[in-house]
Amino acid sequence: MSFVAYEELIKEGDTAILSLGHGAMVAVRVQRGAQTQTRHGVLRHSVDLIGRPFGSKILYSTDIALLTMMLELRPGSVVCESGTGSGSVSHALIRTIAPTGHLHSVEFHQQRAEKAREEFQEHRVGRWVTVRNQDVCRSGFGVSHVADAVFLDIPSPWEAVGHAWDALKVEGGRFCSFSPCIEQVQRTCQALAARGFSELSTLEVLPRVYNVRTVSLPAPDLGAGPGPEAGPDASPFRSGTPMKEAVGHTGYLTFATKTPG
Ligand SMILES: C[S@@+](CC[C@H](N)C(=O)[O-])C[C@H]1O[C@@H](n2cnc3c(N)ncnc32)[C@H](O)[C@@H]1O
Repeated sequence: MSFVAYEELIKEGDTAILSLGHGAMVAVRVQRGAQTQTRHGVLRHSVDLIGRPFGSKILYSTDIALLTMMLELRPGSVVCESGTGSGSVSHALIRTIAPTGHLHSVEFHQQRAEKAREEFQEHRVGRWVTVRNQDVCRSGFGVSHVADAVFLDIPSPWEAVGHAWDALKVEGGRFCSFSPCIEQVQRTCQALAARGFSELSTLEVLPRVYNVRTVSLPAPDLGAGPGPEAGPDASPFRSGTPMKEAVGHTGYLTFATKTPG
């Protein structure tokens, strides 16, 4: 990596700055197969960093866990997603829907689509995923009425809501869109309601971490002489207090249901 030239995508050997919250930044040397532990969870360089644009926000496993549950995914589910990006969410989706389901993943950036295809083969999950290199807002997912669920992680999800409806099974299915800004959420909800989706809800995952420790407090001196619990023998106890710093906002997850009608 040259520190005077600009590059769009993170690659092996680069130095990436991880912004972990207010005042918490870490420089890491990006290496295929390496992992970096953060207080928000582990970052796998091959999946979470390499191939992603500098400035990306990482979708944490807590968000992925929520969307997997709320999309009601299980082995055998057929899912449509866009964009593929680094393939991080795709890997999680594939692990859930294998061995009988399928993922249709759409990415309009040619190099990213090719890289994702290569990595799916390398990680031996290629049989469960079809990557299409096209604009989901203009051309949709390349399939109609096959999906149990649709997941959008693109800047203008409202432009793909109609295609999401068409990709979902005639008998219905679930929709989710990930957006960092509330204005994107508002536009997406308007498009969802206009297209006939129901059960709209937007969730934000903010895990609360507790600091658990054993404490031993001195008995209070109330001036009435030693009480039954006073003195150095007061037994220690476990205390849990919320950490002062909360985990930062990654984005809003907007869910909706297509119901046959
Ligand atoms: C935030 S990233 C997706 C991250 C992905 N969920 C992951 O796990 O890495 C957004 C991706 O969507 C792609 N994208 C944006 N607009 C698109 C569109 N209209 N059609 C297809 N892909 C699009 C971008 O090229 C980019 O790779």
